[in-house]
Amino acid sequence: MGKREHGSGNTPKITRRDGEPQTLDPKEKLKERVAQPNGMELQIATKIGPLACFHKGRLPWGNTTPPGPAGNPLLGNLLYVIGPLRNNPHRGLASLAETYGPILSLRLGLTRTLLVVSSAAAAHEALSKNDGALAARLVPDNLQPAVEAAPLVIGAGFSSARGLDVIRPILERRAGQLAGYLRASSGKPVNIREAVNGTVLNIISNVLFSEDVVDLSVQGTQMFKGLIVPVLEEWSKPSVCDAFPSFAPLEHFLGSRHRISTHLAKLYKFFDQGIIERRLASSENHNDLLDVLLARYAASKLSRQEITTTVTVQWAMAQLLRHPEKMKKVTAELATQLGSSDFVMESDLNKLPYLQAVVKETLRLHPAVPLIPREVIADDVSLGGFDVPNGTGVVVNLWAIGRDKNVWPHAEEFIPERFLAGQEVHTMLGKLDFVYRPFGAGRRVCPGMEYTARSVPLLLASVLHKVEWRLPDGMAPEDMDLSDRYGTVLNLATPLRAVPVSPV
Ligand code: HEM
Repeated sequence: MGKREHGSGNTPKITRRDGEPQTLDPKEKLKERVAQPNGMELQIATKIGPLACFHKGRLPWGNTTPPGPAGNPLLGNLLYVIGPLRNNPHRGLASLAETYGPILSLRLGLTRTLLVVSSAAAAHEALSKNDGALAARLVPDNLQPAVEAAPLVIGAGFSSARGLDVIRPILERRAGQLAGYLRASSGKPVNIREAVNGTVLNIISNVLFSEDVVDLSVQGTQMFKGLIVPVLEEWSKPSVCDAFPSFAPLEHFLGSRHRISTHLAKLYKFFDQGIIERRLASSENHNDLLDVLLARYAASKLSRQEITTTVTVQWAMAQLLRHPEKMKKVTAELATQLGSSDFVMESDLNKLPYLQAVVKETLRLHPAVPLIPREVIADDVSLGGFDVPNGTGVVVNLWAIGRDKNVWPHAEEFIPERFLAGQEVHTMLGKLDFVYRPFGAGRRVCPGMEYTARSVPLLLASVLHKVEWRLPDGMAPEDMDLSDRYGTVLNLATPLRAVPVSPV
């Protein structure tokens, strides 16, 4: 079977195994696909073409449908999406892209079509050239209650320069608290995710309502965590309404929408009774966001900040423990630059280029948000030479782009050095430009980017400075399990445990 590469215009190039490139017009392209091993299925899909292409009452694709696996006449690729693709969709979509090319299509039921974008060039076209046309977030049915309940009020607090200045002392104090906790735990195995997560939650809760919600010394027993985890788990599951919107009323009463609303109600009660009522009863001015915002809106945005920061610190630690020579480099840099000072300050970060490179390389290999879901909201949009109708879902696979072998030398390896200034070649293209976009791009780019650029290096430095880390039970670095699991964010499948040892 040939590997497809999309060129410009409506004439995708197909490179065969024998290396002969060939340019086909769309009709020829279709015949070529029918001749492939899965041609039988494709012929069926082609025969029911008008039905398969039915999208919001239109027949949009004509003969230029981007390639993709043929599916069931009624369900399209739905069974595939809620079956094999349900677990780790970033990997499943990346391997589909190896067969069908950097722009492929999946049909969900009768009414939805999803384009999957898996190369830097195609992502540039989608998120930069077509920024306005793809500015809508494709919201899975499960997330509707949260989106309805939570306007993007928190983004402003965490992305404006003034907001970040207010956050700095809180960030530094909590990072120092984390360092103190780790040093006090010397010799005992620590669940790194829980420790970092507790710290991040306390940073956010202090910004919002000047209170800690997590006691770092009591791992795994926090009430707040118990409330938020079920919401996140339910959010990450696909809903049948994504493909069949007419099932929505049933879902409201019996399905995941109902379960999410129940969990959110408990979370809001925690805020209403635990935080807001106490606040209302006191006449004190706390000078925090709760003084100006309704915590009800804030609650559902907490999750994203907490988990993206935590998983990134956790992945960085995992990679450093897996590569002791890189760990030595980063701790040596900390020792040289910070000397005897006990705690890391935000102003120290620009003296730590290797640590910053570790964070960048971590986000390349393990982007916390590996898939960007957008929706086309304009007519006359084209991607890779395919006309893309209004209403089409577009998923950009950042994970696949970060590991593109045509762009990154030794793409699967952890090499922070590629991000150091003065290195000749960052990528095979010689420049980073669109090949490195762990925060997305365009008008929907992540508003937490600036906050992350400060908080993740600061927390990582606080975890590493003056602490030597060992793997538990004499485990060898090469025996570590670095496989991932995509729920709400891209997480380690096996929680990372390591032993901090404070130097005497
Ligand atoms: C490691 C850290 C993080 C990563 C890798 C990350 C990544 C992303 C990505 C890829 C998107 C989609 C962008 C697009 O569609 O082009 C996004 C959106 C978003 N992020 Fe982040 N993020 C991180 C941290 C944060 C933090 C700390 C916050 C809050 C302070 C945050 C708040 C948001 C919000 C509200 C959106 C939706 C923006 C919109 O739809 O307009 N993120 N993030």
